[in-house]
Amino acid sequence: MSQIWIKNGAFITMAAGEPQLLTGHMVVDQGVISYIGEQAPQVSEQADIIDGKGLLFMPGLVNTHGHAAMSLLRGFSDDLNLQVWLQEKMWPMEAKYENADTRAGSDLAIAEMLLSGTTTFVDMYDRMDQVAQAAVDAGIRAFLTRGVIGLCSPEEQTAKLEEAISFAKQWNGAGDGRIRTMLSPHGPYTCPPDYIQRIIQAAHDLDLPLHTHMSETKAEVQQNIDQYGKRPAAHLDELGFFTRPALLAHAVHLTDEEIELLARRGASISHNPISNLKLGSGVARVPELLRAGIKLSLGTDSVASNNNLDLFQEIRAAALLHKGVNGDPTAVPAYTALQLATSLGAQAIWHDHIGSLEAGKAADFIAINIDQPHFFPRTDLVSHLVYAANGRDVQHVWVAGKQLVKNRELLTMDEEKIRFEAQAAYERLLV
Ligand SMILES: N[C@@H](CCSC[C@H]1O[C@@H](n2cnc3c(=O)[nH]cnc32)[C@H](O)[C@@H]1O)C(=O)O
Ligand SMILES: [Zn+2]
Repeated sequence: MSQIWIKNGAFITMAAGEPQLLTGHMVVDQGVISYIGEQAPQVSEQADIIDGKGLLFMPGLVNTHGHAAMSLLRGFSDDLNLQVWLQEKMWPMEAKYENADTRAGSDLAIAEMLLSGTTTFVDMYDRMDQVAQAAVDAGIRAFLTRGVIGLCSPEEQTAKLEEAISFAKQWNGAGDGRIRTMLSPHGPYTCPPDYIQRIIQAAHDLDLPLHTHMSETKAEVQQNIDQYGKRPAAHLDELGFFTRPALLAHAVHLTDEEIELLARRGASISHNPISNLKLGSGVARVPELLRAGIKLSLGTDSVASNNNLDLFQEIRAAALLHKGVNGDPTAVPAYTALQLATSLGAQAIWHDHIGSLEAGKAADFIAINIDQPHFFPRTDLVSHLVYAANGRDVQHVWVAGKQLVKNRELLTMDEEKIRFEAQAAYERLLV
């Protein structure tokens, strides 16, 4: 793994500025991109040479919101709204989870993500040491947080927060720096204000970012108004939430004033179009968010509300959905959709060392097999990636210079065992 030479490939760099497509070479040294360009490079005799013919190389995809272990609940409960789905279906099943279930669901999710080109994922759940160990063992990059629901006794609140803090401390920087951590109240509707304030204080003490679900449904916004006399963004702002780097999942129902406030505070948003559609939550105001300069990114949310982790489908949904609801085919251009899943996604989670193919960046990249009918003719490869591709087109995957998928097979995970364990875990949960 010391040196890799990608020879004669096509590259979409996703570097800032105009779309940059080049035919040429890339060199990776010790997990970091050291060269990308048209000229053939000088490499060491031991370099691992990858023939780039028929492949399109791009940065690995960044999934900025999800709950990996919920992969065990794929197809378990569809076609319900968020409150019913959560309270009557998800939470009772999650209450039965034990460590082995969380591990089995996380492995299933990571396998699916790697095979469809995701190299970094954000995850909010509990039993997070299981998720973190699964990520370390697989070699994927992950930004992890023990989400806490505060609808419980003060003793339980404290115990959960202490668990979240010790997880965040213990795992930040693990896996040679591929694991990073943050803190998370699950949402303003599941955490009382004083609890949210304690979490914010802990984030200050540990110098960590914050992640939460916000304004996913109209009902949640109305409940916030009824309970606290204000909408969720102002509520969180008054509690001091945006004094930390903050990532908001969903942010579907926002007023102009809230968009302006979030832009001013520098908040990041994870847009989850498919989950929002499936739960009937609504459609986020993405064109307005982009115009306001908010750090926007894409997430799948969990498989239980998606029902897969193929970020190419999320890219396509983001590109199509806002054209439809706004009656404007320019609403989210193809290249913007691709940026949301790569360079902008990395920025939204403050991971400045990933998200583009440039010298000095971590070598998190994927190779797409473009010698297939749906990538012809060669009119516009950006267009093909957004409107014609899917996760099964991913041929190879590298994270930090280590190859994790080769010819669509996992190198660090035993796929057959993972499928078996996931099925067994699901059957245990049904009892
Ligand atoms: N079980 C923990 C909380 C874990 S955070 C992750 C939680 O988010 C829930 N979740 C998953 N998707 C969504 C969503 O789209 N909106 C809100 N909550 C969600 C999920 O079911 C899980 O309970 C506790 O009691 O403190
Ligand atoms: Zn979620």
